[in-house]
Amino acid sequence: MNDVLLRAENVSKHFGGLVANDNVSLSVYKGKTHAILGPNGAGKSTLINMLSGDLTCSSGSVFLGNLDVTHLQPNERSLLGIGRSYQKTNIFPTFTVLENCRLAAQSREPRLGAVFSSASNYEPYKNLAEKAIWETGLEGYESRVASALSHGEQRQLELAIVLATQPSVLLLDEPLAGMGSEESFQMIDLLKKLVKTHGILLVEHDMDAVFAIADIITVMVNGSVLMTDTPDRVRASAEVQQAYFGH
Ligand SMILES: Nc1ncnc2c1ncn2[C@@H]1O[C@H](COP(=O)(O)OP(=O)(O)OP(=O)(O)O)[C@@H](O)[C@H]1O
Repeated sequence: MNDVLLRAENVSKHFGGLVANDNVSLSVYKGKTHAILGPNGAGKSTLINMLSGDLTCSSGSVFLGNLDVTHLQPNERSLLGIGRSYQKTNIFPTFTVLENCRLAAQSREPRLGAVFSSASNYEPYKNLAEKAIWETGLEGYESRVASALSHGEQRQLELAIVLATQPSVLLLDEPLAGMGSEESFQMIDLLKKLVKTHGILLVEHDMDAVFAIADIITVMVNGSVLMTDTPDRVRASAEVQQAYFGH
């Protein structure tokens, strides 16, 4: 299908004798939200890490469009359009919202030292940063120091930082973790908006949220894909009920 942005083809990951992913295949489509569900230890984060390049694959391949990116580093994949959120670890707490996003935008500049280039060269990056801030609903917060933001706002900033790198695909590991219901609603709205212009792959434990936003769900158990289908079919599957929900 032409709309496939990112594809894992029979990827496996072994940690010593432990098989964390076993021949997993999955596609992320433009304009679709693909959620990965599965019990703790099922291999969801390992899969995301292989797609972002944070983990190497023991076997199998990762394609961005038609390009084989299996052996590329995370920063190289980021330059090509794979945006990965890292649950706050990519936020500089003492920098402002705008500075955090501007630095992320500049990270796309392959030229060494670009981050320290003269202020007159900042303009294009500032524009990208402001666009990402606007897209995530953080306008008005540009000059706030990141550490002073609420938990939900920091999660929005995390997403803004990813968007400032101009990704085509968003890999999101538990974007709703630690959020209250109001903040969750806002994040769900934001993801619904962002999917119109991106492909989204997310790991999320909040079932209500997953069924509210996912177009496609992959259920993983013990490192393998149990099922990939529409939310309705996944919900109705006796096999999924048994393997995941335990009844
Ligand atoms: N760096 C590592 N070294 C060794 N084993 C690991 C490593 N990372 C993950 N594992 C193991 O691989 C398996 C899959 O872990 P993974 O974190 O991918 O699962 P998960 O589905 O994301 O779980 P959770 O929902 O709890 O985050 C687990 O048994 C885990 O202990």
